[in-house]
Amino acid sequence: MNTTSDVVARLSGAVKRYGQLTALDGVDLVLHRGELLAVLGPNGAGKSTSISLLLGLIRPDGGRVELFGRDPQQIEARRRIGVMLQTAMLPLTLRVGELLRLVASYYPNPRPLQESAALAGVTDLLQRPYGKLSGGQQRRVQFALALCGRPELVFLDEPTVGMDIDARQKLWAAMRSLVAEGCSVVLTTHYLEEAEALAQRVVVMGKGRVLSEGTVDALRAQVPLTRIRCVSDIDASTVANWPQVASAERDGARLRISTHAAENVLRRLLAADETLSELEVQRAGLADVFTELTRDEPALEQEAA
Ligand SMILES: Nc1ncnc2c1ncn2[C@@H]1O[C@H](COP(=O)(O)OP(=O)(O)OP(=O)(O)O)[C@@H](O)[C@H]1O
Repeated sequence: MNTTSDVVARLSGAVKRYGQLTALDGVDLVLHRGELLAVLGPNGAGKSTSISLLLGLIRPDGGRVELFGRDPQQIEARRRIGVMLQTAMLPLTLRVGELLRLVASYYPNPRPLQESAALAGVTDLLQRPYGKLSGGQQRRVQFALALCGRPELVFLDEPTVGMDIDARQKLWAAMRSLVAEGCSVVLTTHYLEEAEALAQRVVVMGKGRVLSEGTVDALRAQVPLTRIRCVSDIDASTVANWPQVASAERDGARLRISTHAAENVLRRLLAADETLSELEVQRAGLADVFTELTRDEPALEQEAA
């Protein structure tokens, strides 16, 4: 059970305006020790603005921002965090090892260089100038810089953009080991399966507000639909009229059914068609919840890992 003393970062009723535009419209967000919180939402939802407030890079127009119970601009709070933002302005001529040593020197109890490099998968790159690396390699170095100070809290703003599948899987593993060490992680991502795979808790934002918040399972439970697919000759419009069927449609030889009562519908399907084959049953994923929650918002990018 989380307690108040577990809280490492908090936004309370945070408001941020840019001229006429309200980027954040009263956002409450709490991060507990040792949890990975995924912040999801369409472009412009307010994810980066929330992170910038927590980092003290910008100030709120209303509400409160706390980092380890302090103002985020205080050095005592900043020393306990690591950051990987969407853009990094790093000196291109420095070698990766030099960069790591430099950033680690800002922290009171940094990780040994080799440990940071191994965690981020950049051991082979230590002698290379940062500016000569590929985009995906640079992202891995930025991740190494975020964790090299042994921070208690790491902010990762869309960290896996531009990474190939292998690099992404390694970064997921590294995030899991950070959390296993007791580190808290705030992750923004457009990859829903990333949040599904890693997050203890998810916050869904839209138009500067928190639309929903909870565990992945709790969010899924908000859309308690099961998807059934099978090869069958049964008429889709007939199935659509069965009780507890939300929708039924034909896709070539396949029937695709959404239902709130999978067991009842399955029994009826199997009884109605003895030749039914290739049966697949799957509960709704985070993507379905998303579609429901952000219906008025621009579509989210989805990608298979
Ligand atoms: N410095 C700024 N000046 C003016 N408007 C800004 C500024 N920073 C952000 N905004 C606006 O505030 C809103 C929220 O932006 P924010 O970057 O927080 O969204 P996001 O959820 O991180 O989006 P994305 O997924 O595209 O990164 C957007 O409408 C954006 O255009």
